[in-house]
Amino acid sequence: MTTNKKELENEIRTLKEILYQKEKELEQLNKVFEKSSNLSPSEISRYSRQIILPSVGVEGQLTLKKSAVLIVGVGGLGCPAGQYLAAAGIGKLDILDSDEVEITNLHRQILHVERNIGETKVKSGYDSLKRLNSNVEVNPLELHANGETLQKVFSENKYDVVVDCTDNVATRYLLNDMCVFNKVPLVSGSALQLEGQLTVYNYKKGLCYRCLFPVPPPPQTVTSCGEGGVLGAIPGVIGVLQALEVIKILLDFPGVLSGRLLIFDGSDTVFRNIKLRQRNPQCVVCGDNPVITKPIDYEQFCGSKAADKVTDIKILNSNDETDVKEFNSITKKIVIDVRQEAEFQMCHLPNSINIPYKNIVKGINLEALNEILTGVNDNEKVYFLCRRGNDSQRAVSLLKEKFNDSCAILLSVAGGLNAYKFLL
Ligand SMILES: Nc1ncnc2c1ncn2[C@@H]1O[C@H](COP(=O)(O)OP(=O)(O)OP(=O)(O)O)[C@@H](O)[C@H]1O
Ligand SMILES: [Zn+2]
Repeated sequence: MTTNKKELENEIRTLKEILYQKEKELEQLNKVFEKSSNLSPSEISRYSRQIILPSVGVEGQLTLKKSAVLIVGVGGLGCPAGQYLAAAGIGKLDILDSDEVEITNLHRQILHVERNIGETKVKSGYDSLKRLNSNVEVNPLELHANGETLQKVFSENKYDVVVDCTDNVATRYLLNDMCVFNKVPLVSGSALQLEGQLTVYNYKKGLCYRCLFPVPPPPQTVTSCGEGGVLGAIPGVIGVLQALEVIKILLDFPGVLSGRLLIFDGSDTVFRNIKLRQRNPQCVVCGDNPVITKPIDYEQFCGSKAADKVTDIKILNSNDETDVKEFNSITKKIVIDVRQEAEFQMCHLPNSINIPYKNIVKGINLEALNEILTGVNDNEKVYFLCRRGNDSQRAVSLLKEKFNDSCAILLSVAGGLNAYKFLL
């Protein structure tokens, strides 16, 4: 039974790969036959509802058909942005991402569906976008964007607009600089929890990202969707607005969101516009005498990785940690789960007690914790657990300092619940 399932899964994977290759072949053939600079009757009909807008017309639609757009990040923002751009009839849409589809992506990354889990995001995005509009040339670029890879991409392609749909500061600086070097407008979006932001950089002598943020924020002040959470419809709103700004730029509309920042507060459904500063003549990249004229090491500059995936830390020595095997072998034990309340509610170990790390840091609501730590013998063990084993280390380190080592034996469970689940 298991073998049959495995065989079938492998067969489906192979067939999908063949289908993908054939579609790419067909696309190349279509390119040869469809090099017409006019709109076909079926295209006229397909885009008729936007062609009848006086500000678009046949000419505008043709402009869209001749345009090339690069979307970086095929996640929460890139999926809706890509959908509306493909549907609108952009001629060439390059989609770049290095990640694979995970189940936690599906509530917001709407180009990807259940059967795409485990596939690369660009492959899954390619399939969805081609299904939506086969006229569009979609190029999946499966790579991690850094100075080197992007220089190659920009040297081989000419883009009219770049859309920043990524989730980390290092990549934002990278995309900004590449767009300044190549004189391409950058439509930048972000979304977290119930709030989203949007603006356009490097457009018609407008400011760039570095004019606004000459120095990166301290890494510890940046929250990711994985940590802070996000309601799926929020990146949906911002991604669609990014597509709108791209179309406005391509069609040379007057109201492009340059020099302004749009802030969307989803909890009250309020849109606000904040006026931004003008281009800074002293800006190191877009100023009158730029000092940066080629990509730098953005991870070093920002002090953080060009990805928002949480990396494992190691701040305790091995005496203060226990591995999940040993942890599991002890039947009667005190377990403090330091994840946030909502994460604890989603799942937790029986008899574990939830005392969020953020409360330990702030020193609030710690009555239960103090009671436990002062009520047990000095040689008794108290286990601290979290999702990955990072916050549990931080909690143990903080509490050891606070109690000056004169309480129970505090142990962090290495690898956290992520590692524990592999024992089951
Ligand atoms: N330097 C980069 N090169 C390529 N892709 C990038 C880079 N930086 C970010 N991305 C991509 O941008 C996308 C951002 O989307 P989003 O934050 O919605 O997804 P996610 O990282 O999968 O989500 P989660 O934070 O829930 O794991 C991701 O798919 C990520 O792989
Ligand atoms: Zn600048």
